[in-house]
Parts: sequence; structure tokens; C-alpha cells
Amino acid sequence: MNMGVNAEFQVPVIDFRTGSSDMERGTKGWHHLCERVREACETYGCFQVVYERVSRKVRDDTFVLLKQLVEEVPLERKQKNVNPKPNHGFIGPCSDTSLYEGYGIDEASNYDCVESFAQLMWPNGHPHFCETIHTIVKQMEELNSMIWLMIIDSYGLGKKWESVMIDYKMLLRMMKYKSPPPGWESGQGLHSHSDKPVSTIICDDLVSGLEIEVEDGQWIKLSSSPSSFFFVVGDPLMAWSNGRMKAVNHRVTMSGDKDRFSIATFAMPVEGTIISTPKELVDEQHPQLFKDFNFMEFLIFAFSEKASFIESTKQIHAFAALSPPVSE
Ligand SMILES: O=C(O)CCC(=O)C(=O)O
Ligand SMILES: [Fe+2]
Repeated sequence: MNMGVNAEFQVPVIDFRTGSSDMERGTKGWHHLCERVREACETYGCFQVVYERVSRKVRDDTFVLLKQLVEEVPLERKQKNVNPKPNHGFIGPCSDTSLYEGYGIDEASNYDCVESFAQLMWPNGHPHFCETIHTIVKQMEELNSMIWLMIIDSYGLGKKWESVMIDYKMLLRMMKYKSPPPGWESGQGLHSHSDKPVSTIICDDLVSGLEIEVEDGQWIKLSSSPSSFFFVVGDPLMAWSNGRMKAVNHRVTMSGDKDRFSIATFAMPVEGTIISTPKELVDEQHPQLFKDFNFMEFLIFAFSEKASFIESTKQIHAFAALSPPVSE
């Protein structure tokens, strides 16, 4: 098994050009984009999307503010960022050798939720933080909805999109990965996993570190650009697509002397949402692989003691696989 990082591969880069007729639903260009999105999600489980609706200024300000949060706010305030839902709150560097530090804001496209977080970190308030973070999350949410619509159209489900589109909220995580200590060639920033939310959009400060597994043991490092984001397929989207899309195994590996900052918005279905494969995606050749399941129950399972013994990408199978698969 080759554990090396292969730099020759690159995931597809798909340009959502602002103002182009390709972005108008129903045009030929739109259908072409839908195909490319579907192919990327099926082959790699992720792609890079160029999206200029998020301005350079908002993006730059976001990382300045994130650095301010990491560097200036005392630990006891950071620790107030708690949430009973798994992986929704502050995760500090849990040991001297841990490179990771992360903060969570649930329902971050709601201004009040960003403000409550800011109030805990800066008791005198921080309107610039609230406005900037709220803006970028709203724009990333729009991008996510557009990609979902493309996925739905790419499978010919456009006419019934209202019944397949699920209601969701955006969980924001803001992250810092320290560069490895002197003498280390590289260090683990985040262990390998597939995402438990339906899908994820990642925006980074151009310090690379994110890697995906393309074949067993073959990892590729992804490098972004000032106007690009990574869209990542999560386990529930893979299950919804009846296994067509790939919930890609990914991790963060740090090298060099620069810290990495990133933010990720996770699409979290609202309480009570049932993930169910549309019947159009089930036939003789594609028997149904997963039963309908409650998203929140899956999330809780994935963070349980029992699931900690199961490889991340296999957890969804342990939780919801139909065996044998059922053809309609
Ligand atoms: O920070 C990154 O680039 C990746 C984060 C990630 O994969 C996650 O939080 O699930
Ligand atoms: Fe992830």
C-alpha cells in the first residue's frame, strides 16, 4: 500500500461564472454544469468550485477575524462555545501535540446565532465579526443550495425537486491547524474521515493541508485559489444517491511553517428529517442499498462509542445498509 501523497492528480475545477447564462436553470450550459458536478461527485466525492459571488474582501476579512478569535480570546471564553450536538462546539488543542483547534456556530446563516457566539467571545460585542461571518455563511449557503439543485437536475429529478430537496441549516466550523513543530516533517491536523452532514463546503486561507483518498492508500493534496471552495459529498448524500456518489475519505496533514485556517459550512438537515433514496434512483441494475433513516439518529450513532470502532466511511453502512439490497 502506498501511503504517499500523489501530487499529479487534481479534482475537477468547475467555474460557476457570475452573470453567465450557464447559471440559468434550464439552459444548455446549466445542464452541462450539472453533468460535470454529478461526474465529480460520483468519481471523486468532491470538486473545486470557482465562485466569485463571495468577494475577496469578505473572504480576507473572515480569516483576519478568525485569527483574532484564535489569538486574542482567552481559553475560558472559548470554552463557553458548547453545544449538546456532536462536533458542534469548541474543540481545543486537546494535547501539546494536537495541531487542531475548532469553533462551531449552529444555524450560522441566522444573524442572531452568530451574534450569540460573538457575545460569548467578546462580551462587549463585535459587529464586524457578526456581519462578516453572517455574510460569508449566507453566500456559502446559496452556493450549497445551487449545487444541490444541480445534483437533483443531473439525475432528472428537477420536476419533483421540492419533494427531494431537504430542509437544512448551516453549521459553521472555523478551524486553525498549527504548522508542525520543528523537527517534524509533517503532522496530522485532522484524522481521516468521511463527512456525516449531507454535504460540506470548505473555504481556506490558501495554506494547503486538505487531502482526499482517491484509491486505497493513495492520497492527493488539494490546493485552492482565492475564489474557490471545495464541495464535499457526505455520507447521507451518498446514501440518498443510492451509492452513486462517493462520500470521500479525507484528512488534513500539515507541513511547512505556516498555520492553516479554514472554515467549513455543513448542511445539517432540520430535526426529524428522514433521508430517503428517490425511487427514480432504484431499478434492477441499481437495487436500493440503504433504508430510510433519521438524520439526527445517524449523527448521534456516528459519534457514539460503538461507532468509534468502525471506520468512518463504513459507519453509514453499519447504520443504514439494507442487506441484501432491494430492487423495486
Ligand atoms: O479544514 C479542512 O480543510 C477540512 C475540515 C473537515 O474536513 C471537516 O471539518 O470535516
Ligand atoms: Fe470533513
